Amino acid sequence: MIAVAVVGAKGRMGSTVVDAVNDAEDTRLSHTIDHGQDIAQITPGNTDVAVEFTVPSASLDNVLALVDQGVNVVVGTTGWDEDRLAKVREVLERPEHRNQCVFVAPNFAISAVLADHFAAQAARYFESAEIIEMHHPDKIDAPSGTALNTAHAIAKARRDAGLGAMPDGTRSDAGSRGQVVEGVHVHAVRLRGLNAHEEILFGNPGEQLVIRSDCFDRGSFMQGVLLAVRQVASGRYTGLHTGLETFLQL
Ligand SMILES: NC(=O)c1ccc[n+]([C@@H]2O[C@H](COP(=O)([O-])OP(=O)(O)OC[C@H]3O[C@@H](n4cnc5c(N)ncnc54)[C@H](O)[C@@H]3O)[C@@H](O)[C@H]2O)c1
Ligand SMILES: O=C(O)C1=N[C@H](C(=O)O)CCC1
Repeated sequence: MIAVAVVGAKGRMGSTVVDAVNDAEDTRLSHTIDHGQDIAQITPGNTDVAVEFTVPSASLDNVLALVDQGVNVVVGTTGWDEDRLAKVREVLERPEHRNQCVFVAPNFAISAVLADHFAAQAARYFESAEIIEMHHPDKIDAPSGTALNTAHAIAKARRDAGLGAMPDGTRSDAGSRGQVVEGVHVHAVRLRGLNAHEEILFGNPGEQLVIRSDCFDRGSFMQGVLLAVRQVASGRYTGLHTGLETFLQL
C-alpha cells in the first residue's frame, strides 16, 4: 500500500483526493493537513507521497518544507512559474535529497492534458490562436494555470516554426482582449455552474479549429493524481518533473 498524505485536505481538491486515496485499492491515507496545522507531521516514516492542493501563495513553502523533511511530493496547486520550479530543482539537486521526487502538474485531467498536447501540435499551422478558459467563480487565480501552460506551449510551437506575431488590428481595448501571455491572448470567464473548461481557438483565412476540454467535476482529476502518486512512489523518478504527459505515451 502506498501511504499518501494530503496537504490542503479541507479544500475542494484536497477533500476529493482524500476520498480517491481512501477508495483506491493500493493507497491509504497517512495524514491530512490544512491551513494552520503542522506540516512537520508528514515524514518519510509515515508517508510515501504527499499530495499538495492549497493556494498559490502557500504552495512553494509547503513543497520546500516537505522536501526538507525527506518527503516526495505531487503538486496540483497553480502558480508554479519558472522561478519557483528552479528553487525546488536546486534543493532536489543537493546530495541529501537526490533520491526524492517532486512532480508538479497544472492539470491532472486527461482531456486537458490532451487538449494542450494537440494545441501544441496545431499551433504551427495557424495564423491566429487565442485561449478562453472558463471556471467556477470560487477560483482565486486568473488566468488558470492550465491556460498559462497552453499559452506558453503555443508560443513555443510558433517560435519553433518561425511564425511571427499574430494579425491584430486592435488599437484600443480597455482590457477586453484578455491577458497577453507570450503573444497569446488568454480570456478568463468565471461563471456559477461551471467547473473547469478550456477552449483553444485557431484561425486561418476561411477556417477555424477549436480544441475544447470540459472537466465537469473534480473526479476528472483523480485518475491523473493517482497515476502521479503511483509513479512517484515507484521510485523510478527522482528530481523535479512537470506535466502529466511525463507518465503518458503521447
Ligand atoms: N492540477 C490540477 O489538476 C488542479 C485541479 C483543480 C484545482 N487545481 C488547483 O488546486 C488549488 C486548490 O484548488 P481548490 O479548488 O481545492 O481550492 P480550495 O480553496 O477549495 O482549497 C485550498 C485549501 O488549501 C488550504 N490551505 C491554504 N493555505 C494552506 C497552507 N499553508 N497549508 C495547508 N493548507 C492550506 C485551505 O484552507 C483550503 O482548504 C488551486 O491552485 C487550483 O487552481 C489544480
Ligand atoms: O478549479 C480550479 O481552480 C482549477 N485549477 C487549475 C488551473 O488553474 O488550471 C486546473 C483546473 C481547475
